[in-house]
Amino acid sequence: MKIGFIGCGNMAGAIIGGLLDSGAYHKEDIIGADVYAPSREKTAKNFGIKVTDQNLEVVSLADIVVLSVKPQFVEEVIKDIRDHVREDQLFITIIPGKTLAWLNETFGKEMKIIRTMPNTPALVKEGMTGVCAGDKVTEEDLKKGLEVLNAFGRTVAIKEDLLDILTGVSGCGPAYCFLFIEALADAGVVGGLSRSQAYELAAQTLLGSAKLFLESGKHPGELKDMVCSPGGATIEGVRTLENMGFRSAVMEAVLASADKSRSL
Ligand SMILES: NC(=O)C1=CN([C@@H]2O[C@H](COP(=O)(O)OP(=O)(O)OC[C@H]3O[C@@H](n4cnc5c(N)ncnc54)[C@H](O)[C@@H]3O)[C@@H](O)[C@H]2O)C=CC1
Ligand SMILES: O=C(O)[C@@H]1CCC=N1
Repeated sequence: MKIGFIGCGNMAGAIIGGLLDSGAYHKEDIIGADVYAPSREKTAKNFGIKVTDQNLEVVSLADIVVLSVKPQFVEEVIKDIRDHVREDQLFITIIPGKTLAWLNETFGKEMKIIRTMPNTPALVKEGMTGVCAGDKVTEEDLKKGLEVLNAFGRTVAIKEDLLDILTGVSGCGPAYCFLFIEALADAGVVGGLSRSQAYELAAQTLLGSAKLFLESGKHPGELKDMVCSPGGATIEGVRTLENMGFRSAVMEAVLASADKSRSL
């Protein structure tokens, strides 16, 4: 089975990297197309896959076509390819804001489309992808699509009207996590740690905490309480974060991202 990417930027690169790293897909199984020469060169160099400047070449060769351009370019892409797509071809879109109804209307016919929202940890096979299958997608198609999507992380089935808020939480979430890593590490540097030590401490702390939460089945509040010794250091930090509106700031950020995603 051949997987084709129309648009070979950051997110397609993360997925391609994850797919190859999974061992389930090889470079001959993947083809990319991009209008921008530097994106083509970078993708070909990083992953050793074939990358063309012809979207139609991807359409003619791939069993599964991933639409991975920015929202403002997807209409022109679909208009370019729609007379050449095959009925049995499965499309996976990772583009926010473009609904299944809009996509089908732009194709001018009902297509097999799985609408998704992945995230960049796909590159290290720790992606989180929300998945919503269109009406024409059969059980068999969905199985094929999920095989691809599960190769680079976890998937969750989601109703289409919740994809925007999912985008705010997990699609955009890595950016917030990296800000948090930077902030933790910056504080460490203020206190005299070397930059590299501070990054390692911060990143492993996030990784370990996420793993502890996922594997323990405990409520995050309980896990937080386990760190906060009475009269100790952590609760002072928690008090400071609460005073500065940390949770509210995070919630506002996610809701702002979801609103923007809806409007794209
Ligand atoms: N970066 C991320 O963390 C995530 C991005 N997404 C979505 O994935 C899509 C791609 O995002 P990025 O990879 O970050 O953007 P990007 O800008 O890095 O990559 C998009 C690529 O599409 C190419 N392109 C533009 N017009 C084209 C056309 N007509 N035909 C072929 N290629 C064309 C561009 O040259 C570029 O290389 C967007 O819709 C974005 O919202 C979804 C989840 C996460
Ligand atoms: O910033 C964006 O619009 C895309 C959607 C999710 C992550 N990046």
